[in-house]
Amino acid sequence: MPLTCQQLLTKYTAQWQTATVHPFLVQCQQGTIQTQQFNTWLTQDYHFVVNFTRFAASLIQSAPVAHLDLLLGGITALKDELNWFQAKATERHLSLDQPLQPTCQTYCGFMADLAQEPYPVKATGFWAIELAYNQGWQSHSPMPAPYTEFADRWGNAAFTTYVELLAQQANSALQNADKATQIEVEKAFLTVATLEKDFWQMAYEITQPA
Ligand SMILES: Cc1ncc(C[n+]2csc(CCO)c2C)c(N)n1
Repeated sequence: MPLTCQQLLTKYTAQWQTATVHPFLVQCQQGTIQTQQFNTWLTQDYHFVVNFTRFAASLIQSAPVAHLDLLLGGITALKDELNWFQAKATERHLSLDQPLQPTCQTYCGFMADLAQEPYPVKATGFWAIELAYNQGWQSHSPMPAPYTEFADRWGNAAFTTYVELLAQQANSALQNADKATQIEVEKAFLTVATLEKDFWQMAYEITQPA
């Protein structure tokens, strides 16, 4: 029986919940998040997206031709995303030239390791990372200013559709995955769930320099 993305979500509902429901998102929705905490998340997430872009390049290197159209669209979105993070940092007078915090570093290291895995593991990990933001921001929407655009950016219907198409591609890659690869896929999914939870939590542990 091939493994599917839906099966992962069903089997590990509790773990996935910790990735997508967190006080950070609740406080953004309530407008009570401290600016310093939000800024910490913002600057670290910029670095995360830079490393995610390199992971996306590795996914493209392994992908079958039929999967390139969607993934190349994703690369275009990443170009826009990186520029947008830079614009948000400028608006908030934040320097992006900051060291990676340990949690961010761990997550980026995990993506670098994932790049060495077989395509089904990479494709499922890539989907899970995007889904975490899609569900996390969507389920805490709408958000008040100045967080509205953040919730809309990752909670919008077009992004949901993109993530669903990523799941379809991961599922097609999983169809021929052997048992050993399936085990790696499950491990990667659970690691994404843990690291997403840790990433939200990081905002509370670090003080953003003024
Ligand atoms: C910790 C963390 N996890 C997931 C994402 C999701 N994500 C990664 S790149 C990107 C742009 C669109 O492809 C999005 C939404 C994130 N930003 N930060």
